[in-house]
Amino acid sequence: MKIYHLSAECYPVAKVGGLGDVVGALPKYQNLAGLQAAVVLPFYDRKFTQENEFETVFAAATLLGNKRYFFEILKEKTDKLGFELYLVKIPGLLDRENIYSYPDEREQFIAYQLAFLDWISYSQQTPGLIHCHDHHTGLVPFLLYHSKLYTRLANVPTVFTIHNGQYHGAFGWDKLSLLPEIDLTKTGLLDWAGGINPLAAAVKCSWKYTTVSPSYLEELTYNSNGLEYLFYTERLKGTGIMNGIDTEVWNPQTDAMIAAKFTARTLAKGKRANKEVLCSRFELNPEKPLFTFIGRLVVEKGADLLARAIERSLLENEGEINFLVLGTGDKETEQDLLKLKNKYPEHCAVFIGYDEALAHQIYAGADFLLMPSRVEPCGLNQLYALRYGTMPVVRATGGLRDSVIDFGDEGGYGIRFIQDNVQDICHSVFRAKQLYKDTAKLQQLRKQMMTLDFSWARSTQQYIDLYKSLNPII
Ligand SMILES: Nc1ncnc2c1ncn2[C@@H]1O[C@H](COP(=O)(O)OP(=O)(O)O[C@H]2O[C@H](CO)[C@@H](O)[C@H](O)[C@H]2O)[C@@H](O)[C@H]1O
Repeated sequence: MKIYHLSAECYPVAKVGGLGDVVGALPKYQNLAGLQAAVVLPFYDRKFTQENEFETVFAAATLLGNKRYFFEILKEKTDKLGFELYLVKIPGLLDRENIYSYPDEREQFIAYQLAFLDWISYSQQTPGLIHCHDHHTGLVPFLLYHSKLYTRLANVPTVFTIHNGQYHGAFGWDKLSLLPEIDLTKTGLLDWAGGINPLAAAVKCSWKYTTVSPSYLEELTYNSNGLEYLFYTERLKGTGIMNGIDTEVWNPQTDAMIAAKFTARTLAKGKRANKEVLCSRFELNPEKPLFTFIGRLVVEKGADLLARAIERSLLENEGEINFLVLGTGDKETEQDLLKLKNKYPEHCAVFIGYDEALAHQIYAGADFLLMPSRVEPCGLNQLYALRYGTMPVVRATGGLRDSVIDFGDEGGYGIRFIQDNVQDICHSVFRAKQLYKDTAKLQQLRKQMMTLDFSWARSTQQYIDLYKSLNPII
């Protein structure tokens, strides 16, 4: 029976962050394990959609408030991603380039969810399960069970995965008219703090919800941007399943995006060659330990601490270390980092923007990857870093706590710190610099990191077990 994954992102079609990585990989590994998983995304006018062939498998019109929208469901013809990929195209609403941040984003995501439900309903399909990811898809469980339009589908199980509990996609009750006819005695299921809250609605209405690491399940009960009480009361419905990584995309032995391919056996030579290419591009001295940060420059990731932590570390270590930052996000943080780059050009390089190939080259060429996250539901960067023999230096929170053991502890291979402050980051940078001097020890730890298994195999089975507990004939 078919399982539909609904998400705003899916690599390589459309990715802004880790959500895209997960939805681009999990269905592929589920299919290898014998399921029939497909992905349904909004249509974006991007490289992947321009360069690949699609066929229209369904077309109809849907109502959004009092506006009628024509929509099409397009299917990628070859299934080359390892799963069936469907795109919801709505001229004038879902036919643009960017994934987020349009002023009518609410309308876009509501229309996407309604078009999906209309398609499934009118084409008389009965999926084995619908798996929704993050708030952009959070109204589906409510609509499935409490709108008269979809009563035929009311027994289809839904699973909702929270990749980021800080964003809820909430909007005012004045937009209720955008939804189709619903059971008005059930509006409390949509409500949180006086508004329509898709994340809260999904937690309440889905049959099960999951978080992307076990620690994050617990953390949501005391840090979820206002939904703490909800997560506390619904906690028995939740399961924490650690993300995996797509070892076909993230493999230093075959990665076409890095300058020199390598394995755990050829690690020293490979890392050196990649570091030289990286340092030469950013005019940094490859003899010095290279610390990097890759990610969205937002408070959640501790990016606002970076500029101060880098400057203080440079001063404390008298220029014995180098930093390279790749990211985009809060404008003030971007400016602070660019100022730093101008002040310390020999020790600090900053690339503001999104560059997938550069990210791969950094994982391959850097010595240490900094993740001072305040909130980290799972974190994929540290898992990629480990696979490329780059030591993660992380704040022990969420998935970082579940995946990185400090090298000072038994079996450890990374660096952990507790507080989200400049002092703790600097102390960890100092520990890393000291470790860098012990070449033999670092080499041994790097080999250990590269042999760790964070592939999807284990997590895929946990999802399958969860699905089967809801629908045994999947
Ligand atoms: N400027 C840039 N250029 C190139 N590549 C860039 C980039 N900025 C980020 N990336 C890439 O985007 C991905 C980021 O993934 P994360 O899991 O760390 O974060 P994100 O917060 O987006 O995801 C949320 O969902 C995921 C998936 O569940 C959780 O792991 C995570 O904790 C949660 O916050 C990585 O592949 C990284 O290399």
